[in-house]
Amino acid sequence: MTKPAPILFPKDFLWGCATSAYQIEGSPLADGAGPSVWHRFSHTPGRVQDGDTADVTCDHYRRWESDVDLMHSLGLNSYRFSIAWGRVLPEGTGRINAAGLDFYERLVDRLLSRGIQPMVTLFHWDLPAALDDRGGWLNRDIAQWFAEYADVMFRRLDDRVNYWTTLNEPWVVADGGYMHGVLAPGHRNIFEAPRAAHHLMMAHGAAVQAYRATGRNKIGLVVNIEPKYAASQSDADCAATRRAEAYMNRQYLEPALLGSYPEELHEVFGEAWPQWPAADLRLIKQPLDYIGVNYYTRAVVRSDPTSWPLKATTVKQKQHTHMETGWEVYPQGLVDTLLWIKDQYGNPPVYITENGACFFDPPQVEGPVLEDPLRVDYLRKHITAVHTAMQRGADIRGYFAWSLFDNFEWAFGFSKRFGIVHMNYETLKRTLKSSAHFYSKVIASNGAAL
Ligand SMILES: N#[N+]C[C@@H]1[C@@H](O)[C@H](O)[C@@H](O)[C@@H]2O[C@H]12
Repeated sequence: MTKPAPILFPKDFLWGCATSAYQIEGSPLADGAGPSVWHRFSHTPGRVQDGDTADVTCDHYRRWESDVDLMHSLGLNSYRFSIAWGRVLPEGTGRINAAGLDFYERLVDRLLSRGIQPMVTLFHWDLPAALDDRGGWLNRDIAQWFAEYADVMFRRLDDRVNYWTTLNEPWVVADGGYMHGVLAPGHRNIFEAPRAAHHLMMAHGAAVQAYRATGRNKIGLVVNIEPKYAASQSDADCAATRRAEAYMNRQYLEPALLGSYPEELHEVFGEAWPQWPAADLRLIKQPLDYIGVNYYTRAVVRSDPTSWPLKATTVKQKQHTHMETGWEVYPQGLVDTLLWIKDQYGNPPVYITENGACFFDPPQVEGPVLEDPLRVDYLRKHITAVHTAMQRGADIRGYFAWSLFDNFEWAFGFSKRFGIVHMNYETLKRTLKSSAHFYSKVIASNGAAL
């Protein structure tokens, strides 16, 4: 029997890891930085599991040089990270904090010196608290505040950063921060959620517009996509699935790519859904160089009239492995997602900007490597899924594992470990897991090691 041909990715395929500022840096107020809504939220009793905060977390703000060397040792050719807006503009607008800008400039220069392409996210949830005091994502002016901040970063770093991202997962900010109140800034208001979502997208559009005035490289939007599968073919379950898909997967992609919102959102939000001015949608729909897709899992959906606001709920799939977050391991969902984007939105260039899993990693035992076979299996199956979608015509340009390190997992605190490198939060010792060695071999062989 002939062996299957080895999986091979294009020679210019980006292989990276992803992180975010608040989750790995620590020192949130160092060197003139202004606090973020996440600094406030994590210091509010009861908001984060075990009372954890990211005051130290991975201490990347002080260990960035050796961390870049670790990335280089793994063979990464790219690294996705975010800028803490409040380090650069402590009040969110106006005064620039030179020390904050310098930190990110030094990080970019070291990455480039190690042959690692930076992919820079401008907003990964850590809004300056000073802007939240002015209404934050509920204030339409935030589109210009964000464009002003973005322009500062473009002018400083566009000569070295080839890949920019405006927002990371706007759905999580609107749903977690304004609809359900489980993430910063902790609001629970169905009238606020669509406005925050819309203003996030207006900010995205304003930043892309600002970039086109001076930028010479690529800029995109990162969305989380969780494909929805109807639990049955009943009208009720199919309608519930369409609502869930519109609310999470289309509410951000479609204004950005098509300049319109899915009709189902009127039903989801009811009287809370505003009539948006056409000029807003024209601002949001700016030409993009790529879409970043964060994929973790899927959802099987059934109708549930008691569920708010979607009247839909997910059905646990007991036949598959689940992560510590309760998410099903379902690599076929990544194939389906990538082909859905290809077919529905004209096959835009796509980067898998986050993909990874949190399993119970055994307490750290002394030794060069920590065994994490479930994560190795997850990465193998999902990177293979990316290749399958590419063979079927999807235009995928890169893959970023979430995450380089175990880190501060938002409201879960440090209880969930997504890293391919283990973090000992007492000693801050970094220990490679077997998933790091596996991923390193996949990169070195450009996929053949899968
Ligand atoms: N939960 N979880 C893991 C991961 C989170 O740590 C990232 O910050 C988000 O961009 C996205 O939600 C995914």
